[in-house]
Amino acid sequence: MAKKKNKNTSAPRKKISFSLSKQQKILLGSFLFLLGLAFLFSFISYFFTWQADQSEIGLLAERELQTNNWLNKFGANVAHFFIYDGFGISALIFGFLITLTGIYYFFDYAKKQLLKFWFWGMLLMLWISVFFGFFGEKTTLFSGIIGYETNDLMQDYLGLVGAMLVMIFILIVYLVVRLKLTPEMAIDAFRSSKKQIESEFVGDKKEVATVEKDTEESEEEKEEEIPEPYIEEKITPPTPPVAEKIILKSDVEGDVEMEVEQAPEEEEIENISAKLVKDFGEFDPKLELGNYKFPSIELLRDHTAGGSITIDQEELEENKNRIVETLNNYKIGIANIKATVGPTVTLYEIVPDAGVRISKIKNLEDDIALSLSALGIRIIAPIPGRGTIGIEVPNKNPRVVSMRSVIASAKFQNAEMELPIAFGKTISNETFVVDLAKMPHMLMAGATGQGKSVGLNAVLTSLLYKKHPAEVKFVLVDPKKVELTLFNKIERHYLAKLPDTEEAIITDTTKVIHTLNSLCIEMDNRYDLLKDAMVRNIKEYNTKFKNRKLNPNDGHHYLPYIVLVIDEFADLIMTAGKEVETPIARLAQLARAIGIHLIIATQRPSVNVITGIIKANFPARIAFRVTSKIDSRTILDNSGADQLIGRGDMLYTQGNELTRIQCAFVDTPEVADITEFIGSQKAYPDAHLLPEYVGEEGGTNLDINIEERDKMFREAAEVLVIAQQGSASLLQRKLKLGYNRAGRIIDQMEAAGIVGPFEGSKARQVLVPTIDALNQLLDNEQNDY
Ligand SMILES: Nc1ncnc2c1ncn2[C@@H]1O[C@H](COP(=O)(O)OP(=O)(O)OP(=O)(O)O)[C@@H](O)[C@H]1O
Repeated sequence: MAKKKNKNTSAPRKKISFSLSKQQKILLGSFLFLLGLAFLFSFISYFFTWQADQSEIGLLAERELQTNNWLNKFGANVAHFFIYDGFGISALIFGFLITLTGIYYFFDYAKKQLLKFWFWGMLLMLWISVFFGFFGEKTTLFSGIIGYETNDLMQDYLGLVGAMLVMIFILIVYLVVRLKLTPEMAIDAFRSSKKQIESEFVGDKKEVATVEKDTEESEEEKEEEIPEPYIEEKITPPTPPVAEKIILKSDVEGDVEMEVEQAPEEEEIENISAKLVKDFGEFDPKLELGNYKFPSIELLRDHTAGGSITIDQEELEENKNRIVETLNNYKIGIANIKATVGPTVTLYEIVPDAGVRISKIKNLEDDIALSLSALGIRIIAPIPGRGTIGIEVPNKNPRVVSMRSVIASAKFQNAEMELPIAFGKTISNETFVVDLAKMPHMLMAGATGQGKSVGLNAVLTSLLYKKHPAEVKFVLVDPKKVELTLFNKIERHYLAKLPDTEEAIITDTTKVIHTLNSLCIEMDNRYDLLKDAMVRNIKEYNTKFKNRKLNPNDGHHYLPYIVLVIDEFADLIMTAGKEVETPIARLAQLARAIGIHLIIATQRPSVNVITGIIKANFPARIAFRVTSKIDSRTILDNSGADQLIGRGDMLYTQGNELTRIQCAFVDTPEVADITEFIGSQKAYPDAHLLPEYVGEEGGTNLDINIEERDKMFREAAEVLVIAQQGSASLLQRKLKLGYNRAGRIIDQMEAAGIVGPFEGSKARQVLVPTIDALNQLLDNEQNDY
């Protein structure tokens, strides 16, 4: 089956391109379509009217003259030309081809098929016309002059029998090449119709079975019964498509011939995947936990004590008066003032009198704040995108924003994002939802007790409410061993861990280093998969995988997003320094396309924790309240975080603009309920396993005996030398080896001097440049041994 399919379609396509615009193609298409119809109408009516119109042929100049053809003089003359002077009845094929060409241009179909239609159509036309020629002059209307004369010519040279043999040969060519008939098919068709007749008479079921064996369709049916949607031979074309070469010769003397290589089209895989999708539906990564239920909104509580925001008119009035007064003291007139009441702060938007310089207000920021004498006043002069000045004043009775309200918001529920996070509400009371996949990494800092842990929980809760366990995995690092412990319950649903470890939540530094390096390996593996699949990012990769265009037998699999959360980053960087900084920076730099996202949180926002290299790679930053302007600048490159009021009041930036947000509040019992709800459902057998990482202590024994080498040693060496990449994961994929065996072979190769030493998360260097050099090296080794 598979073979046959390939034969049909593996022929490379030549692209024939007329550079017509879409509009021109539509116009040309319509014209040809109508012209074709005109021809067909003329031809058909000619058969009824030719006798009556005979004497009017050729008299086009006489305007008054009427003919009986449906298309009058035009029809009569054209039909006479094509039918009588041309090909007889088969001229209808010509009309049909013109119509078809019109349709092809109108819809802009691939023209290669059309060329085939023309070739075979013209041949058929000629054949029919010559065929009617056999019947002599009486049938000139059917054969046309061309058919008659060609026949005559053939008979003059070959005689009647010779001419008939030529005609039969052409007919066979048509049936075999165009209609792809084979003698077996003819015999099969004959047999099956015979058997069918027999079985109809005898009613013997057995015989039906034999018939099924013989016929082609039944083979197809049998194949469809196989439940495995990925069948090796189905998805992998057995012969790689060969590039087609066309040699362009030039008439210019002395000019060089140019070889034009046309890449073959890979349509076959598309067809097979389309068939697989048709037969089995798209691949559903959620199938394994098909009955998984997302936590319901009822698990979250409503923390808003006082219901919706109550606007305290008195407070508003009071603040307004103080602002106007203060500014007046500094001789700043106000043209207009507008208040927006948010959950924790109210924004007073001021339009100063004409002529007041904004920089003047900016300079007076501290004095104004002092005069208003409230904690947490932030002046935004000017508000970006508007010509106004903003003064944020904390509300006397701040309102808690419940996680429940942001999760239930339409903005979050309808968010078409890869990793949506509902952080809380902005100052204008809008739910603030961002896509972690777009950030792509986040740094969260703030002094202790200002809402960082709640913020992390809000992030994780958002993802739990929106993403199926198959779609996202968390790697949780929690040196304090308290904050994230609750997530242990969802280990087998949502967490990822190193193989051979008990706890998924990582609390000790060595394990963090191993995990980070393992994530780097995972990243490299994913990049290899993306390269193999010829896609640019995880989204395209997963779409292709779902459409069954990637074969799992080649190592492809659905890639869940991985979110690495590190709480108390400061502790980690203090104890492990470069050992964590380097892999984190590497991941942060490269991991966005392959769906690994980092969130690091720290309560010590100092420059030796949030180093330049970390900062440069974490564009999305969140600052909770900090104690000094310097800390604020360390986190945000801007002051402002020192003026926040705490309890989840935060500033978010993903580049330039700062957005003030009241972080949604989710309490520990709520997180416990959610994780309990998820944890009690059917889970995967284990947490998602990350690639094994062998630390440097697992080093190499360089005196490995040649006799003790792995059986696949030579093959493996060839793979690495060809790829010029010393990676164990490459061996795993290419040779379908386990991790440990691939690692051992690599060690043996290091001993043999084929690859260089271990270089952390980077692939080892391959020291042998070519296969010839490798063969030489291994042969010499044998001789020495
Ligand atoms: N978004 C919020 N809304 C209302 N109250 C909050 C919010 N976030 C935090 N709080 C209050 O602040 C307290 C401390 O918050 P949280 O535990 O998140 O601080 P933290 O910054 O993680 O502290 P630490 O660094 O010591 O762990 C909470 O118990 C809660 O009462």
